[in-house]
Amino acid sequence: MHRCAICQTNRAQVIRPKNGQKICKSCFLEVFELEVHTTIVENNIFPRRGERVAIGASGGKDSTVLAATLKALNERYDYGVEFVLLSIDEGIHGYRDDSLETVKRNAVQYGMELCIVGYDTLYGWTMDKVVEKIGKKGNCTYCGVFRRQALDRGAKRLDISHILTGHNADDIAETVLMNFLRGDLPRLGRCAEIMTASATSPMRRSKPLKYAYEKEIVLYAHYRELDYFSTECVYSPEAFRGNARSLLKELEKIRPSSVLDIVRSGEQLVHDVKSPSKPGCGERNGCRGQDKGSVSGSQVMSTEPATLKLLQGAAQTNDGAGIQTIGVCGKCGYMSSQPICKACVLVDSLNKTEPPVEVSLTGNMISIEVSGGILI
Ligand SMILES: Nc1ncnc2c1ncn2[C@@H]1O[C@H](COP(=O)(O)OP(=O)(O)OP(=O)(O)O)[C@@H](O)[C@H]1O
Repeated sequence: MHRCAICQTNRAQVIRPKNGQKICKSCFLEVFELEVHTTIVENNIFPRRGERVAIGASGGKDSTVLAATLKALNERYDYGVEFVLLSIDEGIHGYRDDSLETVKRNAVQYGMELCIVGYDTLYGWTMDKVVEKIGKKGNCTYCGVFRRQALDRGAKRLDISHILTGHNADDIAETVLMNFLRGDLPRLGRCAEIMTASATSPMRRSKPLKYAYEKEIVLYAHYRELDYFSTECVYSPEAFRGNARSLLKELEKIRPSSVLDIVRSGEQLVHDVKSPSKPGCGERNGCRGQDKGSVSGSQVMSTEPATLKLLQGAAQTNDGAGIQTIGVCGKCGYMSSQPICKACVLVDSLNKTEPPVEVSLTGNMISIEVSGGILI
């Protein structure tokens, strides 16, 4: 019998995907939580006692594990923080309606307030209707832009200025790979940051599971018998992310540390991009700082081909001096660095056009093409 490498007493039941260590179930649960706690403390994720913090809760494994872990840690280490579950209903029948039932149960299980915000009330469109109109291609772009703003709006409604998401190490490594393959260095650095704040929004976003392997998250959920929803979105995920995921899985097979190694590479690039003395991004290569803070890890959209032109750019700063300033969207009145926010640009495209409409997001640019012609 293999004894647990940590307690040296119990039978080892788990080979940790992260480092190959053979440990028992209770040491695994303990070490998993301890690592999340360490991430929180080292990054000062909860600087203020008494703060209300939103957990972006999709009902999936990551955000459910995040909520369960944070509840346990808040009790154990007394962060003095109140967590609220914030769910976005994208209006995807047979997917989000079912997962929201899970979140409703989680709210009761964890004793957390739950707020649900729907695309239909915010934008007048559900994702089902969007896909009906534009088809599946490019629908993730709409969903990502809408969700980002919906989370902000939901948090604002709750008078909260800090949102946590369940992005894990695999999500971040995938995003680093995608941005690397695209040559998008500014975004590459940013996607690896644990906390993001933007000049264009008072919201902070943090990823406490940033160093947690997806496999360990699944294991944690399994051992703690968490109630989560495990179906994939019916509107297939981005193809390019799928490729990055396959590549990451192959690399992980050869060398399990690859996931964290890639995350660390991304972090190093944040440092290089931020440091003026190091030409990390390379202005010399014509690479401008496009991602001044609006899109998080999994919301990085696939870039459709070059037929799409750059139409609206938050990177085209509105002060002409490279610094974004917050204004309000002329349509919806919500914060925006542009006269019309990205969500309203997309809603307008849906309201005005006949299909097919093709939309893509590159950096902070939205481009929309309708039947071969540029719409906006
Ligand atoms: N509909 C939603 N409502 C609230 N938060 C969401 C929603 N969708 C995604 N998020 C947040 O963004 C994170 C990353 O979302 P993503 O779509 O990549 O899902 P995921 O990696 O499968 O995570 P999960 O397992 O939590 O669904 C989630 O962990 C969650 O915190």
